[in-house]
Amino acid sequence: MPHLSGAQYGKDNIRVYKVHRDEKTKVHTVVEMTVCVLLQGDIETSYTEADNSVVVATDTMKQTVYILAKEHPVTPPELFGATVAAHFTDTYKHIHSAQVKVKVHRWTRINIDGQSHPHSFLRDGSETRNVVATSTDEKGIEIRSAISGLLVLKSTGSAFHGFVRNEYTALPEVWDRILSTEVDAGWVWNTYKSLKDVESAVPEFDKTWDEARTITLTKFAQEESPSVQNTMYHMCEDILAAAPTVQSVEYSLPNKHYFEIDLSWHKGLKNTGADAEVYAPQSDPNGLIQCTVSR
Ligand SMILES: O=c1[nH]c(=O)c2[nH]c(=O)[nH]c2[nH]1
Repeated sequence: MPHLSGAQYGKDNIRVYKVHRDEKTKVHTVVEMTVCVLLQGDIETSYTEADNSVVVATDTMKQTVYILAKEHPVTPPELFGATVAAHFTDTYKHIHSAQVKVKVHRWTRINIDGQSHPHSFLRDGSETRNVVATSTDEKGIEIRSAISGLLVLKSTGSAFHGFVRNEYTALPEVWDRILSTEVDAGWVWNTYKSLKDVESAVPEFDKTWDEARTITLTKFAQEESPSVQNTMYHMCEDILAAAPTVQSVEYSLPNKHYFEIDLSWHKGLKNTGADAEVYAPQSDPNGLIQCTVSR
C-alpha cells in the first residue's frame, strides 16, 4: 500500500524589505531579506483526501511574514526567524513544526567624502547572512546561523603535500599555492525553550556573526595553511571558544583551483613554479571540504 511517508509545504522566496526612518536624525536603516516558510503537522488528508480544511494557504504564509515584519523587529534575523516560526506553531494547533529560513542581503551604507550617507546603500558582494529557525511542539526553537557566499583568495601562505600517492595520483605536492574558497560557515545554538529565551539571547546573535566573520577572515589570511581541512578546523575551534552557547560549528568550503600555465612553448617563457604569474582560474570541478566540530 502506498502511504504518505513525509510531507511539508510552504512559501519560498518571499522577498521583504523594511526601512526604519529615524525622525530626529533623518537616518534611514534598511533590511532586505528572502524568506522561506515550511510547515509540517497533521496535514496528511490534504494530500490523500483533498481535504483543504487543514491547509494554511501558502499565500497566507506570505501575508503573515509581511505582517510580522511590520509588527516586530526584523533584526537580528535569528529573532525574526524565530518569531515567524513560533507564530505558526502557536497559532495553528495541527501544525507541529515550522521551519523558517531567512537570508539577509547586504545593503552597506555609502560613504561620501568620509561621511556615511543617511539613506544610500550599496550591494558590496553576494555574501548573505542566513538563519534557519525551526519551532517544534516538543523541542522548542532550534536556530542555525550562517555566513554564506563569502568569496576569499590568498596568493600565498598555503601548501598541500604529504597526501596519498599511488598510480592514480597526478597532483604534484606544493609548498606554495593560491587558495580561494567561498565560505559557508554555520553555527548551531543550544535549543531555546521558547521565543522569550530567544529574545534574551538577542545580543549574542550579531556579536557571534561578527566574531565568526572576523575569525574566518583572520585565520584564512594569517595562517600558513597546510590544507583546507586543517585551516577550517582551526576556524571552528575559535568560534566555539568565542561563543559559549553555540553547540557546534560547520564549514563547507569549495576549493577553487587556480592552475599554472606552462608557456615554455612560446619563446621559452618561464611561467611555472617560482616564475608563475599568469594562472587559469578553474570553475569546475572543485574540491569540496566539509566538517562539523562539536563542543
Ligand atoms: O587543502 C586541500 N585538501 C584536499 O583534500 C585536496 N585535494 C586536492 O586535490 N587539493 C587539496 N587541497
